[in-house]
Amino acid sequence: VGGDVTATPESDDNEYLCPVTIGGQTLNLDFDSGSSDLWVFSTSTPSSEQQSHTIYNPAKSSTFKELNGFTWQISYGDGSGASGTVGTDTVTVGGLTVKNQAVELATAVSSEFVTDSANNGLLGLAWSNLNTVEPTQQQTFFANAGPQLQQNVFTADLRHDQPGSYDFGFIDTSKFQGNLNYVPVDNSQGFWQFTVDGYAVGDGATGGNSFSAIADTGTTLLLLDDNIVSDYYSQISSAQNSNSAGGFVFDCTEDVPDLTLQIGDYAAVVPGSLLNFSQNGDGTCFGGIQSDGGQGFAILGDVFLKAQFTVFDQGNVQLGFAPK
Ligand SMILES: CC[C@H](C)[C@H](NC(=O)[C@@H](NC[C@H](O)[C@@H](N)CC(C)C)C(C)C)C(=O)N[C@@H](Cc1ccccc1)C(=O)OC
Repeated sequence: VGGDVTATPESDDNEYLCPVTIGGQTLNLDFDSGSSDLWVFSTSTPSSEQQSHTIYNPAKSSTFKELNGFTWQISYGDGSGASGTVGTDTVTVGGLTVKNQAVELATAVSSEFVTDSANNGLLGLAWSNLNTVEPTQQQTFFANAGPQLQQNVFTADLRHDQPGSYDFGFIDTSKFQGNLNYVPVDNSQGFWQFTVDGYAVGDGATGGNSFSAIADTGTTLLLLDDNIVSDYYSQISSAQNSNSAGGFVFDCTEDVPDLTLQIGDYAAVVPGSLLNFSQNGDGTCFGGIQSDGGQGFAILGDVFLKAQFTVFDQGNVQLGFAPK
């Protein structure tokens, strides 16, 4: 048994949305390997915050069950957040069904979510020890689906400005080139966390110290240690760290170097074309590489994941990467 679902990018590849059916109602959700709550806009969300979102109505589901007194509250690295109540329902993703999945109903969402009308909630794909439900922590959709999967994995094939896919329970070898390169995962903090052994800018030599990183499908950019960020942008003559733009920008006419992250024996190349992330409208462009804010691990978000086929292996607690 498995599932295959299309991941459609918002403008500027800001995030990727996938159709999820909950109690017979289909909503587009943001699949997030950086958190572990499945939450949705619902009839419990204040109407002023519902705006043009698709909402889930538990009253219309014959399989919804309230978890009385259960609550959740989550805050994300970008400062956004949400909170609410909890129930269970039947959740289907790309043909893969989990019964009695914890579904978290938002009774409050931060402004970032209110204004992002394409995003009707999140489906967390990190490890369940990060789930925020109280008094009893809940399992993720992927954790619940694990026992019924042919292979206890999901894969991410995110694309620039075109639909990609998430597959659950199998590895589609037509989606990547060569062999998969596996690296062990430390899931003690609940993330898909692993070690990067070095980096190279452009066709320069691989150097630097090894560092910790997480694979996060819910983060847009590639967030790295300040020293690496400075080293990278020192190769782009017009690059500057702009407060108004919120990070490093450079002239759009510049030739932007690749970045290679050495992961074990695997050299993960992020092409310069993906590192010129978006136009600011004034002739400058916003970089796909930005600071990780000094939080102790790098965040390999969609800018990185667009350049790799990635296997999130729950059974063997490892990540696999291959070029596409
Ligand atoms: C359960 C909380 C989840 C796991 C939350 N996860 C995250 O914030 C990670 N993923 C972030 C999400 O992918 C986010 N970008 C989704 C969008 C739609 C809002 C970051 C760290 C890469 C977290 O760590 N939140 C921190 C807040 C934080 C994190 C990073 C920096 C600063 C502050 C917290 O509250 O931890 C208890």
